Amino acid sequence: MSVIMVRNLKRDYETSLGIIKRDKKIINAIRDISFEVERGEIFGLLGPNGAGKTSTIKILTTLLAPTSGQAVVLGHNCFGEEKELRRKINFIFGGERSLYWRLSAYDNLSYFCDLYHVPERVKKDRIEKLLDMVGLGDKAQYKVETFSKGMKQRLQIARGLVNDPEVLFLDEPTIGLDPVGAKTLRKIIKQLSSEGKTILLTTHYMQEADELCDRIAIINKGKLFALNTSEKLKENIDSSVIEVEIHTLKEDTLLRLNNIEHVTGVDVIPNDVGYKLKIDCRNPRKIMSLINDQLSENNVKSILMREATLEDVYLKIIGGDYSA
Ligand SMILES: Nc1ncnc2c1ncn2[C@@H]1O[C@H](COP(=O)(O)OP(=O)(O)OP(=O)(O)O)[C@@H](O)[C@H]1O
Repeated sequence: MSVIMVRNLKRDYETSLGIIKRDKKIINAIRDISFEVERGEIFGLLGPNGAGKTSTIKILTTLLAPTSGQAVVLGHNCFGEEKELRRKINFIFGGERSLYWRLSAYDNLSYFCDLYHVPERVKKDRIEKLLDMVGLGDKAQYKVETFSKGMKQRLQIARGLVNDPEVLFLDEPTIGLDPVGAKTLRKIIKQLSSEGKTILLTTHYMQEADELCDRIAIINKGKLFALNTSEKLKENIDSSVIEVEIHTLKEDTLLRLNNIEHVTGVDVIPNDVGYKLKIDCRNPRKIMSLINDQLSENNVKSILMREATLEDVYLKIIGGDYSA
C-alpha cells in the first residue's frame, strides 16, 4: 500500500470581489491531481506560484478539506480521520514562524513534544538527539531570538520531528537559506529518508529537486503535467541543449535554426549581451558547425553545449504560462 495516495483531488476556493464583496469568484486551486508516494521516497512537487502545491500539502496534512477526490495518508483518510493521522505525520512550512523566540531551543522542542504527548521517559533523549541531528546540540539553552535564519530553519526541522513522524511534509524547506545552510538541510532530508521516513516537499529550486527527489511531479494550474524520476523526465525531452549568446537577432535566424535537422526547438531569452538562444537538439556535436554557419551574421559572443537539466524540462512543460 502506498504511504500517500491522492486520487482525482479537487479544491476550490470561494472569494469575494469588490468593496461590498457581493461578487463571488470560484478559484479552482486543484483541478484534478492524482499520484502515489511509496515508503521512504522523497517526492517533489514542482510548479509555478499558484499551481496548487501548498493547497495539496494542506489537504494531505489535514489542514484543509478537499472539494472532491481522495487523499489518503498511511491508510487514513485526510478528511475524516484527522485525529489518527496527525499523530503519525508532521509538516514544516519554510520561513514559518511557529517557534517561540523567547524560549530556548530545548524548551521549544519540549513544548512541541508535550503537544504531541511524547512520553516523559523518551522526551529528553529525543530532544537531545534531534538537536544534535540539526547541528544545534551546543545551542540547546540559547534563546531562539539569538539564532540566525538558518539555525531557526534547522530548529524547525527538529520541531517537525518531535513526534517521530512516518511522513514529513516540507513546503519550500530551504527558502531564504544561504547555500551552506541549504546544503546542510538537504543532507538532513536525505538522512531522514534513508531512515525510512517518507518525505513530500515543494521547492522552486530545480537543482535541489534534482539532487533530492526520487520522483518529481510537475503541476500547473491545479493539474499534473508530468510525474517521473528526474532522469526519466530529462530523457523524455530532447536530451541536449546548445546555448548561444548573440549580440543581434536577424529576422530569419530562428527559422533557419529550426530548419536544421535534429533541432527540436529554439527559445529566445533577452539578456545583457543581446539574446541567449536555447537550442534543444539531438546529436549536438553533429550539428554544431551547421548552427555556427547559420549564426555567422548574428555576432556570436559564446556558444556552449550541455546536457538537458531539470530546469529545461520544467520550462518546457510550464512554458511561459504563469497565469493561475
Ligand atoms: N485561502 C485562499 N482563498 C482564496 N484563494 C486561495 C486561497 N489559498 C490559495 N488560493 C489560490 O489557490 C491557488 C493555488 O494556491 P497555492 O498556495 O496552493 O499555490 P502554490 O503552488 O503553493 O503557490 P506558491 O508557489 O506561490 O506557494 C492560487 O490561485 C491561490 O491564489
